[in-house]
Amino acid sequence: MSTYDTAREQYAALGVDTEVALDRLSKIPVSIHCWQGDDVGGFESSDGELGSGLAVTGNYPGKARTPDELRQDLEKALSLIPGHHRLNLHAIYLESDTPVERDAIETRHFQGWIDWCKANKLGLDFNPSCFSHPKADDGFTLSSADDGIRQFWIDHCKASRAIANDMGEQLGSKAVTNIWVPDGYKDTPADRMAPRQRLKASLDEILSSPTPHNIDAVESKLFGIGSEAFVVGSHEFYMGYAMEKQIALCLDAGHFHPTEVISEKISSCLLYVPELLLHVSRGVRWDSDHVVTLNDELLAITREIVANKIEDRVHVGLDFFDASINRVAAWTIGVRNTLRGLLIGLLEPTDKLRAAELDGDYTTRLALQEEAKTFPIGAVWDEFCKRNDSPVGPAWLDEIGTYERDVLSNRS
Ligand SMILES: C[C@H](O)[C@H](O)[C@@H](O)C(=O)CO
Ligand SMILES: [Mn+2]
Repeated sequence: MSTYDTAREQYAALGVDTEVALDRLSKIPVSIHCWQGDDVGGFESSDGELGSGLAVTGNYPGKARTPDELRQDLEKALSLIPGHHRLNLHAIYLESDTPVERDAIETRHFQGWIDWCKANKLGLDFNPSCFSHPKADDGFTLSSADDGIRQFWIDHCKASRAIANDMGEQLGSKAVTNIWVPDGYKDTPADRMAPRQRLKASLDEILSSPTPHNIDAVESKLFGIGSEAFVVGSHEFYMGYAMEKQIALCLDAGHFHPTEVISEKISSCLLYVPELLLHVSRGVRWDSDHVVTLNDELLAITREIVANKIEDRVHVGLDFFDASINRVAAWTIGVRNTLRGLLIGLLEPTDKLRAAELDGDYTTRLALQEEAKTFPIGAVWDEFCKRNDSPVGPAWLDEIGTYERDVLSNRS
């Protein structure tokens, strides 16, 4: 009898069908963020200076310098990650021989990515890039008091939505377009209302045209570097906006107060907005973007999705960037952990826990929650990897070592 068969029997005794869990897991895509591969640099110019309150620390060798290198690295990561997933692309990852201003981007600048996604059976999500640009240097984009600057970013976001719509149409799978802007003040504002009125008006203009192959999402943030005192796009702002417009709300795990968790927000938000986009990340002190580990909050997030059977309304995306470790390994660790978290949720005896809860039998609820933690989760995860032709256990790390030696170390 294989270790998986033994595990299957143990779970069956708990009322959990591991085959159902494996089948459901295979249908949940994770949107893999391109920006872990090159420290959010993009391909607009060779310097690709990061700004607008975003920061990447570390200097690990082998960063992707071109779209082809980034795709090569993504292919390596995807070969180490079980399941069928999506790519999440920022607008600064365009391909063009000549400079293209952000308000002039077109689908043709992303056709290489679309074709690559088609060839690799990946869905594609998109983001306007309202940061790291001279017109974002004074800290404001869509809420700028300068009409010219505000219009520039409105036009960039409009162009991004149209491109995402084409991506969704070409790939036969709706693209999620997420709008995040860094707008805010380092110190106490004299006027909190006017920037929010301007951001609302800008968003209204951006979202005014129909995009049937695109899903709109908006992302809040508590603070950024240089916007410590005030962020225009706060949680309340976007929660209200997403409710009013009935669009998706993006919850980034690193964008809230340190003791506030997005796992707790999912069930409430979904009573009022049709869909959620998650930016699965890990906040550590001031940084919101550490590589996702299999910690309590990841388990709580993934458990909420599968226990409530809301995987069709929750788009799972990743958002971290670490330049101090091998970047292909960072993707692999983060996506494998997210999938592992989802699987652990799927292996929970949810029906039994909920029945105990309704009976007021909190003893059974707590006892089963704790017993489930040491059930043979690893055997079921290994089976998922095997069935998806993905490395079992830490074997993938050897492949990273070979890739680093043969490919990454040749990049100067
Ligand atoms: C690249 C950024 O991380 C991303 O656009 C945004 O989602 C964010 O989280 C900014 O802090
Ligand atoms: Mn984010």
